Amino acid sequence: MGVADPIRVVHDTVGSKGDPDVLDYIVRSLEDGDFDYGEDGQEAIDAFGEMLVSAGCLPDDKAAAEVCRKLAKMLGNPVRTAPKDAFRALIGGPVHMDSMGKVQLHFSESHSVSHMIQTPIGGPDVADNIPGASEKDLKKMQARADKEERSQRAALAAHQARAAKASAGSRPVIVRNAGGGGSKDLQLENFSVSNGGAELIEDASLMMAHGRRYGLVGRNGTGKTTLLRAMAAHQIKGIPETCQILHVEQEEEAALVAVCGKAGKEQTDAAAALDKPPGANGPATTPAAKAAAAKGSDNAASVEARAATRLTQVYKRLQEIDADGAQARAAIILSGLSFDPDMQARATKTFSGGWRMRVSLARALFVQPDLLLLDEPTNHLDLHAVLWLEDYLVRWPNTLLVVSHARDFLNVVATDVLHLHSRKLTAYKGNFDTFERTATERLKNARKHVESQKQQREHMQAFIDKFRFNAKRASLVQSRIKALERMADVEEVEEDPEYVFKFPEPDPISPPILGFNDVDFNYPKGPTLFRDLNFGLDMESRLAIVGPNGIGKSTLLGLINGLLEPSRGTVNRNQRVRLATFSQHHVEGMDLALTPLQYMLKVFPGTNSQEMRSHLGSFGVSGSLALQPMYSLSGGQKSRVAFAKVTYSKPHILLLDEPSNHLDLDAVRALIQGLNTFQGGVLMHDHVVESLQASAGGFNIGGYIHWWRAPNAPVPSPCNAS
Ligand SMILES: Nc1ncnc2c1ncn2[C@@H]1O[C@H](COP(=O)(O)OP(=O)(O)OP(=O)(O)O)[C@@H](O)[C@H]1O
Ligand SMILES: Nc1ncnc2c1ncn2[C@@H]1O[C@H](COP(=O)(O)OP(=O)(O)OP(=O)(O)O)[C@@H](O)[C@H]1O
Repeated sequence: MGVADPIRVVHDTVGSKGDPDVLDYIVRSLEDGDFDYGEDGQEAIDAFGEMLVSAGCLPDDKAAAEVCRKLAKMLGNPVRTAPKDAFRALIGGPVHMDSMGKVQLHFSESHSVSHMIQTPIGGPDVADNIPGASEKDLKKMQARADKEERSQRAALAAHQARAAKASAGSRPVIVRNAGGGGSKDLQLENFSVSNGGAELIEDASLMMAHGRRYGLVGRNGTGKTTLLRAMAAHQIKGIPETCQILHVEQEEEAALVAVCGKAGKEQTDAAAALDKPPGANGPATTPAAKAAAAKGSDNAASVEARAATRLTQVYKRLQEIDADGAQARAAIILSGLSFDPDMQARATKTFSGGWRMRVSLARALFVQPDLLLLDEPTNHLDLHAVLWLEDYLVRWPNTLLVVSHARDFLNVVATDVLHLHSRKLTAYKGNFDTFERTATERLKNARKHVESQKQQREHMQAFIDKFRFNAKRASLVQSRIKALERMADVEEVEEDPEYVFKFPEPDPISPPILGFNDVDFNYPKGPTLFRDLNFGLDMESRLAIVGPNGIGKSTLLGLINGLLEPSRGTVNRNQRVRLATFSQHHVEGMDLALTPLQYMLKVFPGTNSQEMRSHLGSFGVSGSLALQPMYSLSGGQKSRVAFAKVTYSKPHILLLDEPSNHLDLDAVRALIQGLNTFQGGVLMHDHVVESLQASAGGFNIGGYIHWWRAPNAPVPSPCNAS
């Protein structure tokens, strides 16, 4: 009798709803042959149960346990599969390991391939310390590392499935709340929020008054996004089911239809009907009507009558839903967010990440939910769009909760600020500046209070110690002891750790570094983006690009780093120069299943995990954060990993495209300080560059692209981009 085939058994047992990545992971785990199912399948339940439920393959833990037991029964005796090709080839081949935890497995001559062992999660140091490991040990480690990586990929798939499910659950229902009566204020009481075992908010209470606009602020990774997700999923007690909530998400429909939703679709139907007016009001134009008319049959009359009825229905429905108004309102929102008429008709999937976010934002504004949740909406927006959004939100009729690190935006939009700090949520009336003043004052008072109580305690204790054995003072000592006992414990002020962004010092290099000479550029069949562009970059450069979306900022970075060639003129680059680009959409290039440490070791093979941990630490990715899968990191935490990546090669010139997106205000300050002490050149595009320059130097304006440089640096050739 043949051995049961794990692929078939797993697919048959789990059923058709299985996420392919999760199923693949389970099959591969079972194919390894040494999988221990445990008594009554318990090990299988522990290994796969939660994953099957969270990925939406099975409805609950009970069903998952049943499936795992079935798998144990059907595949329980060790499944023997043929060894994988790589292992077949390995037998007898020499093995060596470098000092960095990277193992080169040299296969037999005919299979001269090298394979890298991924450092296992949480245990990179183990891999560093095995220079004397036997071939068998290495084989085992290889198997374990492979298994670990599969498990990480399955965890990522499960996470993505959960996120998709949560976001589907928060889709808007374009029907106003039935009944309408009752207060629309939200009273959220005694709620806690955690994520992946990390307690982010403890025992918070919050009153959100209808019509107020709350800015949610706090350091990166404190749990702001997690709170928004929990609210959107109605997981926080105190949000009634009837409360319509919407948070920004990505869509893949045409932009205008995505914004208009049902109203837009019905109008499209009407437009189609109008293009083909039915016979009752004019000549038959549809092929069926024409054919029927030509025949003069009864059919023609019935086709036209049906079309006329349909058109009347569509018009009636359009009046009911005010589709003209809907379309016009959608167009206003889209053009406010800088979508030109061509872009308004394009499918959302053809937009880049930043623009897709705008489609979601536009849709949220259009739907006008009772509670609108926005997560860093100004990222990727140019100044014009930010100003428009501020203006729109100031007139927002319902309740708004917006996470943002943008001070100016919050000053205009927020009527209240919620501060998430030390797992506590504190509400402040007023805008960001008022919050900052009040919070700084409160912090100062809290520190003073802790200090004065500490001194009081020390004082009393000193008195007690001094006169403990003095009979004359016995009653005084007793009363001090009692007073000391009665003194309430004052909570220590939890200070935020200092952030430091440390950019490594580049190797010396002789000028010239990089020069643009009479450069023109246009994409094939596109307009000229630059004409006669002349400027240079050197180790002292501190340049900023400011300009509206689509003016050509990313294109310019492409010309500098050599990804694009000028249409005319030359770009001269020093052969030895190392350029590093921090991209606006850096997350798109990351392997989110890996931990920051694994990712860095993979991008820079041959490096040592200790050294890499220290480099990650220069950007605040330290401790357990470096060993957490990257999909579980917050936006700001992922940005720091991206900074660590682009700076590891000690670049001479940093090209930074919107580096402050996602970073909290303290981190932005640390970034600017880091850049000021950086020994190489910097070219930066950031929509908050005006506020950044306050801490970083002067500012020169010149046309569409404004060049900004540090006070003592030589002035660059004038930029005459048009
Ligand atoms: N599996 C896990 N183990 C440990 N911590 C986790 C896990 N999953 C998520 N976290 C932590 O939960 C927090 C979630 O952060 P969240 O995205 O809500 O923060 P945020 O305040 O929105 O940050 P940002 O300002 O950077 O956007 C992060 O600190 C993250 O590291
Ligand atoms: N590969 C391409 N082919 C043709 N046109 C392109 C290409 N890439 C960009 N463009 C167009 O060139 C112009 C400049 O684009 P670029 O991405 O450089 O602008 P940007 O100023 O960086 O925009 P944003 O502020 O949105 O990042 C835009 O009109 C864009 O649509």
